[in-house]
Amino acid sequence: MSLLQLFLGWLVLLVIVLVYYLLILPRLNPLGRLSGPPIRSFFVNHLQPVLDPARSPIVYDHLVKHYGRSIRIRGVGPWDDRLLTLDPVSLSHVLKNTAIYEKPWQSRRLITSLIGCGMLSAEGQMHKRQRRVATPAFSVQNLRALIPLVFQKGNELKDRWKDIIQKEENSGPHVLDICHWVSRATFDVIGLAGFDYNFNAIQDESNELFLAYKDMFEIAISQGNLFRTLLSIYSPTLNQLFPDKAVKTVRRCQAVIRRVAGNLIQEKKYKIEEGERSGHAYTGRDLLTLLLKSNTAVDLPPEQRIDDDDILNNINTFMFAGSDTSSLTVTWTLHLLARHPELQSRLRSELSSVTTSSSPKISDLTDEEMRTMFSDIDALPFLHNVIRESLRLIPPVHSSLRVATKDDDVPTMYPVQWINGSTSNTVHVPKGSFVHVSIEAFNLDKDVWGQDAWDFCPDRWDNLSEKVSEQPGLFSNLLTFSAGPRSCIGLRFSMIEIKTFLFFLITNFVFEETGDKIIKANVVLTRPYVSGKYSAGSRLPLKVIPYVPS
Ligand code: HEM
Repeated sequence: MSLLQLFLGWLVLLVIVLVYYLLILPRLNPLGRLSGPPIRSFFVNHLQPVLDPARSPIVYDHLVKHYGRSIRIRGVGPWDDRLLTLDPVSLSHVLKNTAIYEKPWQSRRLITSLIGCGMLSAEGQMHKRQRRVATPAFSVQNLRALIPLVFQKGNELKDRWKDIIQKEENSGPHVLDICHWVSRATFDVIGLAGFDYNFNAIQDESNELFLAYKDMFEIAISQGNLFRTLLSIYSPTLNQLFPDKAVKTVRRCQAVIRRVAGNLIQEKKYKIEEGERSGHAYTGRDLLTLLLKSNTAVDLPPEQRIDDDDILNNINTFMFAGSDTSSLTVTWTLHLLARHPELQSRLRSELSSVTTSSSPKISDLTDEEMRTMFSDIDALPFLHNVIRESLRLIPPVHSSLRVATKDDDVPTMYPVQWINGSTSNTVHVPKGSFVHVSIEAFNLDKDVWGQDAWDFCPDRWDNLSEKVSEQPGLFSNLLTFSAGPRSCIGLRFSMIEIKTFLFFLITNFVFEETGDKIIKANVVLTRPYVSGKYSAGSRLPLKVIPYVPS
């Protein structure tokens, strides 16, 4: 066969593929007949408006009013008409049926290329095995054991800020980038809680392992070259043959993580085995120790165990999924409280009612005294309302995506509108179609939460409508932590962290706005940026004034 014939053969194949994806597939997809926003050109896609938290509440409000709660939106091309659903019954169906609805391989491949195939990206039996082994580590009892270290870090952050403010020459209020500082502190917490390793990031940011994780996660959120990222998802050999700067950075970071964290795993395994041999069981309470113990438990059949690589991938996953999510919640909550000084004072009064019987100095408390103190903090009703409201209004994970692995009829609570004017009670989702799960839109739905759904009103939680209690969700009828078998495993962990940090920060400082306009952007998570200064990265400057009780 001549080169010309080969070329012509490829050309014909390309034309057939293009005709199929651009002309035939869109006509075969029943979702194309579902009502939804207009498709004015061949290249239109609706992803930008539905994914941008600066616009999405208004966009969703408009979509529901015009097209109902089961809506067709256009994804990356004419072959990608997808279902966007704000129907509670449909959402529950999609999130619970993990045998049909999986995370798309494209996003799983991207996550796996960074942190390995841990719980966030694994599917099927592999996911079930990993989740089963990790679940005991997140039990109430085990998390209680971690409270002292969270206290230690909350206290350290407070002391560090006091130091910085004291050393500052000028007498005016000190401005701190809350986003950056709280992120350093939550990294420290997850390092200690995750594998008993102190990054010491509150003090300085020079630790080798800390920098490896930070640099690698930075690549994940830097949004670099979108075209190159897409190309490498579909053709991973591109990165192997022609690594760019980002790929080289990831490789360097992964090498550090494998060496340092890999050694930590071997050390822990040795300590556990040594404890068993000597009859003095090793009592480490970090997630790594608990994972290793649960993985070797006698009642766990050998085929359900995970190997050392999976253990490391899951520690990476806890670092990735568990640090910025919690720190952004604390950051956004402080932002909301700075905008509502009266609510901030009310919260401070409530938090100040928590005292210890023995010493006023946290560092002098015993572990058990800290746990008792946390139980008191945990029981405070207004604090709980403030956190629920902040997690409702600005969920760190803006949305998620699922793909149907077989044809399915999705049930609905509200009638589905079709472009020919008919209605139905189900939506047929063909195999291979995406379902867009908008966490934020679900949390901000005015039909459910009332006309003030977009406002920060912690008191709403004392008087919820019946509609709210009909909603699915792992936590307080919110989708913030998702729902079903793939919901967040770290919910309780993050609550301990968020409540403890707010306790230390609100009882010691007053937070005020600087006058900068803060905007939300969806960069893997919903992050704050100073308007007009996007290139400076995610920041949330606030005036931080030491609080002196009167
Ligand atoms: C405010 C804090 C947090 C929020 C809002 C949050 C939210 C979420 C959401 C929405 C998901 C589902 C993602 C999806 O389906 O695409 C998820 C999954 C997950 N989260 Fe969290 N998360 C938080 C904190 C944490 C913490 C502290 C940890 C670990 C220490 C953690 C570990 C995980 C893991 C491992 C998964 C995957 C679970 C699975 O697929 O089985 N998260 N989280």
